[in-house]
Formats: sequence, C-alpha cells, structure tokens
Amino acid sequence: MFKKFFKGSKKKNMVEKKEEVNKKEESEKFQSNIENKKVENAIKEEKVDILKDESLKEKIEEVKKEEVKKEELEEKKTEKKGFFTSLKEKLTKSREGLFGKLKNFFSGRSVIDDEMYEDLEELLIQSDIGFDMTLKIVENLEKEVKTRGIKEAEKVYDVLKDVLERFLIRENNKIELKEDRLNIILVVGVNGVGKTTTIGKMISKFKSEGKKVIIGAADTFRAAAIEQLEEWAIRSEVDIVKHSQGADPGAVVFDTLKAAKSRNMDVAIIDTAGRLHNKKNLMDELSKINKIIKKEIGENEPYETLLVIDGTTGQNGLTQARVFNEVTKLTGFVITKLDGTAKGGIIFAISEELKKPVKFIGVGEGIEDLREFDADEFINAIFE
Ligand SMILES: Nc1nc2c(ncn2[C@@H]2O[C@H](COP(=O)(O)OP(=O)(O)OP(=O)(O)O)[C@@H](O)[C@H]2O)c(=O)[nH]1
Repeated sequence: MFKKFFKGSKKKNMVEKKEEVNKKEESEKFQSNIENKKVENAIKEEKVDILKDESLKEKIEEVKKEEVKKEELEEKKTEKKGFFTSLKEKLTKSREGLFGKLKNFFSGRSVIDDEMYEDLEELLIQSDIGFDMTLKIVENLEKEVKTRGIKEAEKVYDVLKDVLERFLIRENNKIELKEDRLNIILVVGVNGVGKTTTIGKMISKFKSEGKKVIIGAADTFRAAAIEQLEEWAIRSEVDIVKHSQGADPGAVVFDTLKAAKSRNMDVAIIDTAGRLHNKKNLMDELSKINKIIKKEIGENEPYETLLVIDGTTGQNGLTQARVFNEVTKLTGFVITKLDGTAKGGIIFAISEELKKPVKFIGVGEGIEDLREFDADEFINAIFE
C-alpha cells in the first residue's frame, strides 16, 4: 500500500514538474516570439534605438538571416514559375493545337474501343506525327491502358502523356562545356531552318556564362549567311573568322580552330552550309570539315555536331534528320520555331527514330528564346 502511495505521490510530483517545465518553455517561447516580432517590426520600420540594442544583437542577426532566406526562396519560386509559364506560353500553339485536340478527343469519348484507337491514329497522322510514329504511339498506349486497367476514355489522355514522355531521350541532352580545353560545336542544317539565329542565341548564352567564344563562318555558299553571322558576332562582341563567299569551308574551319587555340577560347561555334540537293556534296563537305577538326583536336576527342531542324516543317524535318544522320555523326538536335507550330509532335518522332537527344529548342526570335531542352518541362508545357 505504501509502495502504491509513494508511487502515486512520485507520479504526481513528476506530472507537476513536467507541467512546470512546459509552462516555463511556453513562457520563454512567448517571450521570444514577442522579441522576434519587436525585432522584425524594428527592422521593417528601421527603429534605430532597438536595432542598436546590444542585448538584441544576436536576435536581430537571426531575424535578418531568416528574411534573406525567405526572400531568396521567393525569388527562386518566381524564377522557376516565370520560366515555366513562359515556356508554356511560347508553346501555346502546340498546346492548343495538336495537344488540345487530343484532350478534346479523349474527353469527348464515352468508351475505350478499337474505334477510338483507329480515330486516334487518323488524328495523329493528320497532325504530322508520321505513320511509323503514330503506330508506335497507339500500340504503346493500348498496352499501357490495358496494364493500368483504365476504363474511362477521359483518363487515356494522361496515359498518352506518359507514353510520349518515354520516347524522349534524356541522356546527354545537355552541352557540358569542358573547362580545360576548347569546346567545338559544329552546326549543320539546311537553309532557313534558323541555324544562324540559333548560333546567335548560343553565343549570347555562353557569353553570359563567362565563356570566350569564337565563330567560324564556314557557310561560304551564300554571302548573306556570312554577313548575318557577322552581325551576331558584332552584337555579342565575339571574334569571327570568315573568308569571302565561295571560299573553301574547310579552310575557314582550320583558321577558326587555329585562332581559337592561339586566343585561348573556350568555345568555337562553326556554321556550315547545308545544301541537301546533292547528298554526295553534303557528305564530302562535312567529312572534310570533320577530318580537319579531328586533325586539330585528336581523332578520339569529342565535339558536338548539332543538326538544326525547323519544327514547323513536320515530316520534312524528319527526312532532313535521317539524311544528315547518314552523312555525319550527329550528337544532337536543335528544334527551332516551336512557338510557331500547332503540331509540336516532331520532337517525339525525331527522338524516337534517331535515338539522339534534343539539346535545345527555339521558341521565338529573341536572343533569350533558345532553351536547353528539358523533357519534363516540355511535356508539362504542352499537356494541360
Ligand atoms: N518564331 C521563330 N522564328 C525563328 C526561330 N529561330 C529562327 N527563327 C527565324 O527564322 C528565320 C530564318 O532563320 P535563320 O537563322 O536566318 O536561318 P538559317 O538556317 O541560318 O538560314 P540561312 O541563313 O538562310 O541558311 C529568321 O527570320 C529567324 O528570325 C524560332 O525559334 N522561332
């Protein structure tokens, strides 16, 4: 019984003690909150008397640090939101065009049946996705819908998003500039696809990252191409190596690399002429350029060869990708003018067929309109 009594009174003591500690902690917390508020208000209102109070010095520093952290977080959030919103805005035509049509297509259906898949095939082919790609998409979609046990047609749109996402290549989709050597970017593509503009945007990007950039005007076929490139060079204050119209492109490449080395440049971007009318000529020209580069930097040293494709040209763009991929070793693609097309499906077709990454996308004529390609961001921007 005593044991019980003592046990009881011990327990009571402990409870009382705990309550006391809690009260003390609460009161300290309350006091600290009041002090924090006082300091916060004093910082806001710049009250010199409190801010000079030595005893509050630590608290003032703490509150200030917290405020800086909060501001940085907010800035990061708005930056991310701004970038995302603007990519979404830039891709409005595709989102409302092909992908809007797809959304309406599924929400307007009551059942998932063969007819739905057949109609989907038709819609995709009409939208310039291409025959082979359409079959692959529909086949994968059908399988996935079955596996997930989806019963409502409306939900198929989300499955389509996942299916399309898988076609995008995520490996090596960034241009990683090496610090300790010259980085060479060879830009190929037919006339008018946005090659020069893309190079101009790239110069600006690399320069803003503090890189020393030189350009080689190896598209000697047209005088206008050299002039246009020169304009970009002047605008961004970078060096350009050019010869006269009709000169040997190989010689321009050779001089560009020599100049790049002697001037200790970080990046050399080389523009080339992409005349497709004669595959043999194209192949000869590019293989000569490749030989010169390899001789300068070493047979096995890597460099980028980016094919620029106009995103508004649909299946034509895919044909160009096939031809260039045969005649030279491409490391990736730049798809331009995606802001101007309602059929933004070309990215999936090119990635899937050629199994090479899209490294940049062009979403406008402005210098800031070249975006590093991010598969998730792209998918989220075109799907509602
Ligand atoms: N809307 C939009 N226009 C672009 C984009 N990229 C390039 N353009 C425009 O496309 C047109 C052709 O671009 P260029 O850079 O001259 O193309 P190119 O491939 O160098 O053509 P050539 O110099 O003829 O070989 C220009 O009017 C550019 O402003 C883009 O991402 N979006």
